[in-house]
Amino acid sequence: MLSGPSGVGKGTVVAEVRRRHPEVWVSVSVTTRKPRPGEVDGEHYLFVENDYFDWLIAQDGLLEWAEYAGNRYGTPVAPVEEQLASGSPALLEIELQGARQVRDRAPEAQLVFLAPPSWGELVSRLAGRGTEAPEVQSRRLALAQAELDAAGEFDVVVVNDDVARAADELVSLLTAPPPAGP
Ligand SMILES: Nc1ncnc2c1ncn2[C@@H]1O[C@H](COP(=O)(O)OP(=O)(O)OP(=O)(O)O)[C@@H](O)[C@H]1O
Ligand SMILES: Nc1nc2c(ncn2[C@@H]2O[C@H](COP(=O)(O)O)[C@@H](O)[C@H]2O)c(=O)[nH]1
Repeated sequence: MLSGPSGVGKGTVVAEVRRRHPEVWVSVSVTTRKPRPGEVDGEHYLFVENDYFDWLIAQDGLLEWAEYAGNRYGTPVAPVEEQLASGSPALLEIELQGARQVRDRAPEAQLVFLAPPSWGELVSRLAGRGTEAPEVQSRRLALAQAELDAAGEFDVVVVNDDVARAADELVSLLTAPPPAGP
């Protein structure tokens, strides 16, 4: 499971992992956020209305979910269970509250935190992406501060100073054997 502040490059690193290793399975989240230009329903997210999100929660259809910067995001549980039952790992790209829920529900999950090389670089990546208005960027950066403070809760911290190197590190974590038991 990959987490980290908005704009650190989670989506970019996961896309690089998939470019090199198309066999890596990545969960497609549901969200009540509106699509950005270029985002494809069913590929980047399942874009849903609030009522449908409520219904998914009521059905216990989400492994975890959270409200983040005014929208809701969640991981559909059935595809993840199916993937894990096949014996292969599932990669989830989610924010901090969801990561904590996954840790409580599946303590064996590996929690990876993607960190920026510096605060200034994070600010400039989020602004440079150009997908959020300045007030939304500020809202996300306020949350980013708390997310960076929580990096110590994760099993591994990967610094995204270089996309190719960070993708390599993520792939080796995905393919690493589980630690030996007691
Ligand atoms: N290692 C890097 N060096 C320089 N720029 C990068 C790097 N990784 C990502 N970026 C750029 O930073 C911006 C944010 O990346 P991305 O959208 O992948 O972040 P994210 O963590 O998925 O954000 P969010 O949580 O908001 O969806 C993009 O413009 C991307 O091209
Ligand atoms: N708890 C969850 N967080 C998720 C999920 N899918 C994505 N995310 C995280 O939300 C923020 C904002 O995403 P954006 O696409 O609007 O920039 C980011 O940190 C994502 O990683 C999810 O299923 N659950």
